[in-house]
This record gives sequence, C-alpha cells and structure tokens, in this order.
Amino acid sequence: MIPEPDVFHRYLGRTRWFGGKGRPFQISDVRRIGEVPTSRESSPVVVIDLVEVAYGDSEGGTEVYQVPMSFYTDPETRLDHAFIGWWEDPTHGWVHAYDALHDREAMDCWLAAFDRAAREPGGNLSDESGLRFHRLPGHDLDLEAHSTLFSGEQSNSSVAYGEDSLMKVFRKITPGVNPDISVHEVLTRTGSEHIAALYGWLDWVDGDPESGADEGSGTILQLAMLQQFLRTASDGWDLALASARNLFAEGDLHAYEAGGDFAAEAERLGVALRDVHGVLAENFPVERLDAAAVRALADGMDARLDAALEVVPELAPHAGTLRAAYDRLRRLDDVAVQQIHGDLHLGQTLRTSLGWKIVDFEGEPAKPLAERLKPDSPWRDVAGMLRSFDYVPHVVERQFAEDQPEGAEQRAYRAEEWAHRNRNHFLTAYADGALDEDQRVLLDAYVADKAVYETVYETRNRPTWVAIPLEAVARIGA
Ligand SMILES: Nc1ncnc2c1ncn2[C@@H]1O[C@H](COP(=O)(O)OP(=O)(O)O)[C@@H](O)[C@H]1O
Ligand SMILES: O=P(O)(O)O[C@H]1O[C@H](CO)[C@@H](O[C@H]2O[C@H](CO)[C@@H](O)[C@H](O)[C@H]2O)[C@H](O)[C@H]1O
Repeated sequence: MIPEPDVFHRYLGRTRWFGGKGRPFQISDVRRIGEVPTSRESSPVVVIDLVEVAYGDSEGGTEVYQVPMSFYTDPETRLDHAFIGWWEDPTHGWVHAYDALHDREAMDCWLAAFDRAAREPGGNLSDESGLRFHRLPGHDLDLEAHSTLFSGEQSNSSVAYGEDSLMKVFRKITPGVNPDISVHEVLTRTGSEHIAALYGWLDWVDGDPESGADEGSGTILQLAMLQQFLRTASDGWDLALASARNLFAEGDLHAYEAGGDFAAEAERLGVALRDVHGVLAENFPVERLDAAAVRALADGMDARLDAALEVVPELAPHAGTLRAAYDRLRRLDDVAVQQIHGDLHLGQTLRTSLGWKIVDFEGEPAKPLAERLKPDSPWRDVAGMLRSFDYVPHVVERQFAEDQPEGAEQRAYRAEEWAHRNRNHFLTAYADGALDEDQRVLLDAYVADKAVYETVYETRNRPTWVAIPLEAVARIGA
C-alpha cells in the first residue's frame, strides 16, 4: 500500500511553501526519486519523493513539489508537528513518515552526503538512483553542527547547520538549471564579495547517471543548494524600516541629521549591485537587443499592464502615463541585456560585518523557468531596489498611522524625504554619477513595470498594502 493521495493533499495544504493553496487541486502522481545515504546506523531512512499536483480550475496545469521524508517504524513523538502519514511503503514496509526538513537525524544524513562528495573525484557523489551531491572546493563542513529549520515566509525551505552552512531545499521543481545555483556557482568561483559562497548542490538525473546528461539537456532536476551561513547578517529590509522609523520619531530633524540615516548603506548597496552586475556580465553572455527586440520588451510591459488592469481596475486612470513610459523605451535602438538577479528588493539583501550580500538569484518565483533564465537589463534590478526604497517609509507610515493618527502630513513629507534621499544615494553610487538619457528612459520603464506588478502582487497577497504601489503609479508622470 502506498499513501492515499489524500495524505499528500492534506499535507501540502498545511505547508507555507505550497503555491496552490487557493486553488482546487488533486495529487496526480507521486514518484520516489532516491534515498539520501544514511550517515549512522541509527539514522532514519530519508527518501525524496516528487509530488505532482494537477489544478482543477480554468487555468489548469500541473506543478511538481519536492517532499523529502524521514521514515520510522514507530511513531517519533518529537516530530509530531511534521507528521505526514503512515502507510505500507513498497520498499520499507510500514512506515511513519515525517517532513525530513524538521528532523535533525535526517538533516545529518544530508550534510554527511555533501561532506563525502568533497572527497569523491570531481567533488561529486552519485548513486544508482541518479541523485548527485556536488561540492565546490574551499570549505570543510562542520559535521557537528545541528540543523535548524528557518521559520520565515519562504517559498522554499532553508535549514541552517549551526553557524556554518545553510541548505535551501527547493520545493517547486522545474526541469533544468536553477539560476540560484548557476549564478551562485559563478559568483563563488570568481570570489565575489557580495554573495554567500556556494558550497554545493544536489541534483537528480532522470535515467542513467552515467549517460552524460548535462545541465542543458533538460533532464536534470536541481533539488537543493548548500551555501555559506552569513553569521552576522541583518536583513536589509528590517534595517531600512528601523532607519525610517527613527526619522519619523524625530520632530524637527532632516534625514541627514537624524541618527540611523540609511544613505551611506544605500550607497554601499549601489556599489555592491554594480559589482555583482559587472561580474555577471563578464561570466555570462551579454546581448545587445536590436530595435525589434527593444520593441518586444516594451510590448511585454504593455501586455503586463493589460493583464494587471483586469485584476486592479484602479490602474486605469494611469494607463496613459504608464504606456507613455513604455513608448519612450520602444524608441531606444540599443539595449544591453545580461544575467541579472531578477527579483531584487531590500528583503533580498543582508548586511554583514563584511558588507552587503545579495541572496536568492532564483528570479521571480511566479515566472516560468525559461523566462527566468532569459537575459534582461540590469536596470530591472535597479528599479526593484528603487521601488523598495519607496515601500519602506510607506510601510512605516502605516504602522505610525494606527497608533498616532495626528501628524500624518508631517510624516508624508518625511516619507518622501527618506525615499528620495536613499533612492538618490543608491542610484548615484550604482551608476557612478548621473544617468544619461537612454539609461533614464530604461530605468523609468522598469520602475513603472515593477510598480504595476506590485499592484497585482499586493492585491493577491496583501490587499491592505495595495495603496503603496498604486500611489507610486499615480506619481509617475505627475
Ligand atoms: N547565506 C545566508 N545566511 C544567512 N541567512 C540567509 C542566507 N541566505 C538567505 N538567508 C535568509 O533566509 C531568508 C530566505 O532566503 P531566500 O534565499 O530568499 O529563500 P526563498 O527562495 O525561499 O525566498 C532570507 O530572507 C535571509 O534572511
Ligand atoms: O521575495 P519574493 O521573491 O517572494 O518577492 C515577492 O514578495 C515581495 C514581498 O515579500 C515583494 O516585494 C514587495 O514588497 C517588499 C516589502 O515587503 C518591497 O520591499 C518590494 O519593493 C516590493 O516589490 C515582491 O514584489 C514579490 O515578487
């Protein structure tokens, strides 16, 4: 007996990372792709299943999610919160199955396999099922470190091993190369200061592992990555909120006079992003879009606006100014595109004692992989950060308004001051001076496109926040 589809249906519905919770779905397939080698005699069996979900709404389609499980013959009460079900497994008999990410014993096996890979030829440990643990040279893993599952709002699952390493297990799985791994690999090999170094990754080849299937063949599924744990990291979004809060609390001071001014950090972030874009341009192809391709880029923004208007009708009065920004982009005849981050905002930046680090190069999770792998203009990332600097004081204002309705006018002035100051410092540092006219046109178009995307994102995820990007859209062209 294998688990009833209901078991996985119930389990997925309970997780943070399952992206189809609001939609009708059924489990259409469950496939065992391998077992993580055990590290001790007492270790549980740790299997990796791929669970396919078929959607029953008009959009339809399927998605595949990775579910690593630890199997025990008896109930493990310490793992009650991670219980998935019990059934007679075709290979292991009657088992009590738990989400392996919550299980230290299971996570030890995972770490030990990465450790063994470092001593195998080429840093690769593979088994007959097609699971392959890969390691990059340069770091000895701390095998004594205990695993702790992150509890944040994540679309994947991350496990910290003490203060030594961090493993991110990808949940929604798409065949092909995951840019989070490929970009981190290049930035690690080139010694970039602005990322957490990649230590290794796990992938699975559908078929014979000796068959020579490679990253380009589309038969690889990338399942997890192991990277440096940034011990001294503080989240860039939280730091920026604290800075804006501090300014709001000061009745008479300007941003540059108040303690906690963020401008120097914004500047450092600009330099860090420029540096990362430079390394990516040196190590991934750079293309120059001709006039037709630039028009297609602008058409894409127009199409996104059309789709957004269906979801957010309040955009309608601003459609003219938005389309004018895309028209100005349409008239450019030479735009360079390259590998970029693709989903950059302050929540993807971490301030460590050694400077700013940028994380999560996966691109926008909602976009199909093929689109996420396409080169794009670096100004998309810059626009993402400028939008984030706009969000910060408006989120703080929402918090103040609840407790302190008086003083809203003064705070609105402060909000604009904070955003303006930090956008300028970031942008000037990134561009190393003023922008030329074409750069300004490109940036304005990407900022408009991102703000439109955000109105949809907020409507679907945090409807009470939608005024933040809507007000930004209204300011465009005002
Ligand atoms: N190398 C790291 N060291 C410490 N914390 C990290 C590291 N990488 C990411 N984080 C933290 O984990 C959170 C989630 O990471 P992220 O890569 O954005 O996951 P997801 O793809 O699920 O969104 C980040 O917001 C950050 O706070
Ligand atoms: O981090 P994700 O890849 O999941 O990105 C999505 O969620 C972000 C919010 O967590 C969202 O970002 C928007 O809100 C941020 C504040 O919470 C703000 O800093 C960003 O500028 C704003 O875009 C992001 O758009 C979405 O793709």
